[in-house]
Amino acid sequence: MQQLDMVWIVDDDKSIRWVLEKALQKSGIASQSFASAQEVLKLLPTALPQVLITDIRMPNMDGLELLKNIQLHYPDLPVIVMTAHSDLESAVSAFHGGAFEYLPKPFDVNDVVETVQRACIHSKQLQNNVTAPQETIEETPEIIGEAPAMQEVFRAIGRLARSHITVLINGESGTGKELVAKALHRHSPRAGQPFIALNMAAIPKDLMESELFGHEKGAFTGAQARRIGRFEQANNGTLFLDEIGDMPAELQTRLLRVLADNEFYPVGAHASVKVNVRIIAATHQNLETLVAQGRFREDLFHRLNVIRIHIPPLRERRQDIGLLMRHFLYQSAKELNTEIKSLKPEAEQFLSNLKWPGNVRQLENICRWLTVMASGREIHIEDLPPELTQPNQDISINNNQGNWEAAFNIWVKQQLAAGKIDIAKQASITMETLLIETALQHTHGRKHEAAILLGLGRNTLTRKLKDLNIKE
Ligand SMILES: Nc1ncnc2c1ncn2[C@@H]1O[C@H](COP(=O)(O)OP(=O)(O)OP(=O)(O)O)[C@@H](O)[C@H]1O
Repeated sequence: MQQLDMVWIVDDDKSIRWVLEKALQKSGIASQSFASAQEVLKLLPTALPQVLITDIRMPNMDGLELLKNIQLHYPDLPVIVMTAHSDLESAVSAFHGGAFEYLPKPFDVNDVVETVQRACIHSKQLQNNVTAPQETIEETPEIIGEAPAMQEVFRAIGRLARSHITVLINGESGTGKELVAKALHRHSPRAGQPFIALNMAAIPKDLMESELFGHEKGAFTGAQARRIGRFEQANNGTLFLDEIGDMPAELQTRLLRVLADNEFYPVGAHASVKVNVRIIAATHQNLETLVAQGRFREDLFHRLNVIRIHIPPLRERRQDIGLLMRHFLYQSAKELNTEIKSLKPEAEQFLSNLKWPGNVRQLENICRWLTVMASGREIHIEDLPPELTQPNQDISINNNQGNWEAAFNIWVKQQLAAGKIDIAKQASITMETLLIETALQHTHGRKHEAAILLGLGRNTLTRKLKDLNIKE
């Protein structure tokens, strides 16, 4: 067989093939394109490229099937999988299928070139190394996210899919830390075993130890029967320790010992219990800071911080808000057995600009509220709960990326609802005052310049300053 120093591109979309060919050519990498998986399989017995890049969604045979076939017959050939359907399942399926890398579309061509270069090096190093094919997982999407930061999270889950490694998840409350922990478990070799979650912030400190390690009958007042702890419940599975930063110092010491020995004594017990538990910890706090302040054990931190996954707050992945809302509106309608509501574009735009301090959980709750409360099938801005639309609320319009038309729209609606008259006059006074004051600030008080910038005559500006009572 001929071993070609070349990259093969498989995509039914001509323009993607063209973009990739050009990007590789520019970096001095030779490529050959194919419009279908079948064409590749036809040629493979006689020629073998250095690296193969394939799309997932293609008619007749999809990229994952091609990947499976290649893994079976040519396990040393690195395959880079691209997908427009950018969700967790395709990432995990790709990695399970043995993909070298997963690239969500739209991709940055520089990323593609860098990945291809890495794959070429890998391919050369791996010439005679055979790996077994893996099964693909077909499941419904579980974590929604097209934002690049979420794609990073999916990649991490995909890469960790075959391991038992300890993971530390960082992210604000409601960003989906537990969901990611569950996904890590479901895609791990422990998937058939228990997933046990325990939130350190939710249990009183003096009950934490027995909650984690269990207790013997009579170990303390109120311990009327023997009780197994979460560690034992999670045996052979995963223990998710949420808000690990809230764990008291003595318990941190105990946890560290259990992680080192895989063994512990339940409260009041004389015999130890052996366990095999994978730990996934999460926190919204900065553990490095807690370590620096002496509030978190440094050795425990290093034990937990083997792999870190950061989940960004919702305000840093605004492009996902519409997608998430549609998902939650659909879910709530199903739960409540009622019709699915849809968002009018201006309502979606308005919601996409909010700060969402409660992150995805808050968005989910709003969707439930709207499913019950919005009167029509379509959701307009005025259907939104008042806490979102009232100005000066913390959650209200984010000034950095604010949508002032939407805010103005709400203001007009509020004035009309309050039975106010002369609304246009009031609005134009406010608007002109704002325009002039801001322009004067910008020009450091120079009226002539401000008038030019605003497109007003100098005399007009002077008159407006007087009429609107603006201090110069
Ligand atoms: N990307 C997402 N796609 C779909 N649902 C999501 C996503 N992120 C979060 N959710 C949903 O939002 C809610 C909150 O998520 P989760 O409980 O995982 O957050 P958390 O970060 O663990 O919160 P906390 O720190 O407060 O415990 C859950 O109902 C979860 O299903």
